[in-house]
This record gives sequence, structure tokens and C-alpha cells, in this order.
Amino acid sequence: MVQTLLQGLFVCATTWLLWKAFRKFVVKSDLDNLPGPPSPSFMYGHVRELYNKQTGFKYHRSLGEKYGPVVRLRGRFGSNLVYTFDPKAMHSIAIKDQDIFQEATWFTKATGIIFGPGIFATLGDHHRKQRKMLNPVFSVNHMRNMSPIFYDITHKLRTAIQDRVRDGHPAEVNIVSWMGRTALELMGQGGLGYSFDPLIADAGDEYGKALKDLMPTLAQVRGLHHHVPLFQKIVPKGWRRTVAELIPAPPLQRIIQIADTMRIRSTEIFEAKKKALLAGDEALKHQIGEGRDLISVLLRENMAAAEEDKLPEEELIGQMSTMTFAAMDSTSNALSLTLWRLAQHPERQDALRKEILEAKEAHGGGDIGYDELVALPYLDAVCRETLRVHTPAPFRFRETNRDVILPLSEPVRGKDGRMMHELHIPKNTSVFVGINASNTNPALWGPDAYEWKPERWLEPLPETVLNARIPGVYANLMTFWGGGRSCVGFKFSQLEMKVVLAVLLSTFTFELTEKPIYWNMATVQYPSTDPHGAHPELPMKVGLLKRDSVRA
Ligand code: HEM
Repeated sequence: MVQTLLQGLFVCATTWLLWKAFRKFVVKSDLDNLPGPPSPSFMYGHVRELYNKQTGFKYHRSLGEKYGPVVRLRGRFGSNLVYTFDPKAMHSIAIKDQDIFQEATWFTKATGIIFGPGIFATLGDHHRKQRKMLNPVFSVNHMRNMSPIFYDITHKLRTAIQDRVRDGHPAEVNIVSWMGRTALELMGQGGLGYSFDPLIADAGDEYGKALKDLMPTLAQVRGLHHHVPLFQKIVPKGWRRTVAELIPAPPLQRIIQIADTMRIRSTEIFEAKKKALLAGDEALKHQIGEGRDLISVLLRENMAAAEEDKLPEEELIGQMSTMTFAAMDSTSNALSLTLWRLAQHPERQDALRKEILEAKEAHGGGDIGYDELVALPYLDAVCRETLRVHTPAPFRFRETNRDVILPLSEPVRGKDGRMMHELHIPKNTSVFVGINASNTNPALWGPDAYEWKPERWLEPLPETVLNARIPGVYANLMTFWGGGRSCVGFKFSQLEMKVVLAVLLSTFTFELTEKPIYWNMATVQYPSTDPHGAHPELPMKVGLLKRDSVRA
């Protein structure tokens, strides 16, 4: 019975994919005139090149260098794929026509199953309604309230690392693992009012483990999650869970477990928050985060909102794992990238430390207050430059839900010699936006665009950057995307980075070890010491700072 069902599924999937591929070859569009490399495979198109852990960064760069900011590629089974970092095109994708360039259907459906009806899983007006409720939760005022929680957690991280730097000799520390644990705990306490990890001791929290395991497990299902829409079309609602449980793929079964754990634990935490909130301020003070965490704020905002703006409870719960997942790997790798760069540039590490220590002195040696910390110019320059050259999420993708005209900043010459000022993009075209490519575009940033030079932010930016009108929400960069689906947590993430860097650099020194470091192309890039990127690892020699060694 199961075998017949699976065979049926296979036949339907193959017929559907073949039909889609055939239709695309028959219907011609501007894309057929747009230059790009030949497809290396009918089955995968250029997808494996774009995602290749080892060569992906080089490949993305080569596309821009060879074809410019808009390139024709192929997706799976001969489907249309456009790769772009043209500013006007990105403006259309992220802002003007965002309801046409939507999140891919597999993405919203799969995230809906995994995280529940949170912000990843919704589109159009439904998504706008959720954003309306979430945006104020990340206001500067709430971020200011968040900073004591962040300092508290980062002091625990400092103690944990100090314990490993014995006898005053530098010790090898796996930075990416500690940044991962810290980012999860910062989001746990700051976001959910929940502690995943005391940091001092190793604790195996089941919810935290589920969140950490999700990305590596998704990598093992080899694109199975891309077929969720087809699965939902074929299998009736009441049968889906049973059928999924019968599929003999261990990573898929682990994902089902992970989704269950996240749903059960986030619901429990939510119910406890709601109870404390209804019991009044005194009860909230006894909770982790004392009611200042994002979910408590969201709950309060939702209770006070007009009836038509209120979100149902399952959507509030859906935000919890969604946000924690979105916050975790992105910020921890951004911090790892910053420390890795500072270790390569000891003179810049010293300059940043000097700025931080002087600001601490002005605070009687204590933690630097929120307003002073966010205004430190060199700290800000170091964060911006890292997020420019090494954006944690190097690309994002969209799918057109109808035919659309994509405007271009500069015309491109078609294969027939015709100059094209805009492109007709057919329905169901995949669009890849090269975030890293936009942030390091030499035509805008100059010939040193690929170099990590924080000082560039201490001077006025080049006119070419300012005139390009990059549609990103942050610093003329696409790092946090733009428009209605831009990163809701970018101020939270900036604060995390600045608090962690201020505490660590005023206590420790960071050097590279002899081991090679590879940054692997992925949805969120990560470091490893092996060229195949099997395990995230970033070893560094961490020493205790000797105050008299701080260079003037
Ligand atoms: C350096 C760290 C971060 C980077 C580089 C980053 C990057 C991004 C990008 C590029 C998007 C757009 C994705 C898309 O629509 O295709 C996004 C969305 C999002 N981010 Fe971040 N993010 C970071 C940190 C955070 C943090 C700390 C949080 C939460 C506290 C967060 C929560 C979210 C959420 C909820 C969305 C979905 C927004 C929506 O669809 O409306 N992110 N982020």
C-alpha cells in the first residue's frame, strides 16, 4: 500500500516537472535573449554552482565579473532563473513589486509546517498584518531596555572563556561554537524570556538543540523540502502527517521531531508568559527577562491592539521559533566573521579596543551605556564593514507569481545585440538576488570593494554608492534586505554584536591559529577547518588582555 502510494507520488511529480520544463522551453521571453553561462545540467541547472560550499563565493563573483549585474541562469529541470544585483531591479523585487516577487512557495509552505504560521510563512496582507504588530517590538526604546540583559549574558560568556584561558597563556577556543551558544542565549532571554543555555556549564536544552539541529538536518534532506507544495497538493490534509512518517528518510523524521519539540516548547513558554502577564507586573518581574523580552512586549501590544489588528495566539507562538531561528546563525556567524577579521588585522583590533576601553573609562570602568555604545564610530565602522564584505546571508531568492517588467539601472546588451532597458519576466521565474555581489560591487564601492577596510565608513561614502539608491534598510547594503520583508531584527542584531565585541575585546586578545579557515557558501555562511565544511569550526588563540600592552 505504502509502496503504491510512493510510486503514485513519484509518477505525478515527474509528470508535473516535465510539463513545467516543456512549457518553459516553448514559451520564449526576454530571458532567452539575456546572456548567461550554459546550463551544466538539466536536472539541477545552475543551482549546485550557486550553492556550492567550496566554490559558491567564487562562482557568484565570476557571474558579476563576466556578465554584469543581471544574468540569465537555469533552475531545476530547465526552469527560468535570473541572478541580479542591479539596484533598480532589486528595488522592484524588494519594494515596488514585492507582492509579485514573493517568497518561493516551497519556502512559505515548508516554514509553515516547521515553525507554524509565523512571519516566514505568510504573504501579502497577512504578512503585513504580522509585521505591523512585530515592528514596534524592535523599537529603539525596547532595544535600550534589552542592553542590560545582553551585558549580563555576555559577562557569563566572558567567565566561560576566562576559565579556558589558563595560566595567562593563550588557549585555543572554537569561536563559532561560543558565538552560536551566545547568540541563542541572547535571543532566548532577550527574545523569548527563556534561558536555553547557562553558558558557564554545558546544558542540553531540548528546545535549543532542536533549533541548532534544524539547519544541518535540512541540508541532509537534499532539497526534499522543495517538494512540500506538491506533497500538499497530492496528499489530503488529514493524511499528510501519517504519510510523511512512513517515508524512510531519517533526516525527514528528525525534522518532524524538531518541529514537534519547537511547537510544544514554544507553546509552554507562551502560556507561562501569558499567565504572568495576566497576574500583573510583580509576577512578570520573577520571569527571565522581567517582561522586557520581545514576546512579552508582543503579547502586551497584541492585547492592547484594535480588534482588527490582533493576531491569533497560534500566530504569536509561530513567531517564537521563527525569530529565534532567524536570529541565531546569522548573528553568531556575523560575530565570528568580525573576530576572524580582527585577528587578521591586529592593528585594527588594537584601535577598536582602544576606543572601547576609553568609553569604558568614561563610565568608571563599567559597561558602556546603550546610547554611547551604539554611537562609537570605529565599532560601528567595523560592524558595517564586516556586514558589507561578509554578509552572513550571501543571497536571497524570490519567485514571480505573475508576469512582470523588471526595470534595470543600466541597459544590458542582449544576445541579438539589442540593448534591453527592462526585462519581461514570466510567471514562475526564480530570482536570485546577490546580496554579497551588491555589497561588494566595484562599480559602486571602487576598486578596493572586496577588501575589508572599516576606515571607509569614517569618511563620506563614494557618490556612486549614494547615487545607486540601494534599496536595503541598512547602510546602503542589502545585508538585511529592504522593503516589507526586510530583517525585522536588524537593530537587535547590531546591539548583540556591539555588546559582545565591547565585552570580549576589553578582556581578551584574538589571534588566528595555524589551521586553515574555509568560509562555506550556505543560506547562512559558516567557517570550517576542513575544505568540505563538514563541521562548523573557527579555532582562535584567545589570550587575556594585559592592560599595559594596550598600544597608545
Ligand atoms: C547579522 C544578522 C542578521 C542578518 C544578516 C539577517 C538577514 C536577514 C535577511 C537578508 C532577511 C530577509 C530574508 C528574505 O526575505 O528573503 C531577514 C529577515 C528576517 N530576519 Fe534577519 N538577519 C539577521 C539577524 C536577525 C535577528 C537578530 C532577528 C531577530 C531578532 C532576525 C529576524 C528576522 C525575521 C523574523 C525575518 C523575516 C522578516 C519578514 O519576512 O518580514 N534577523 N534577515
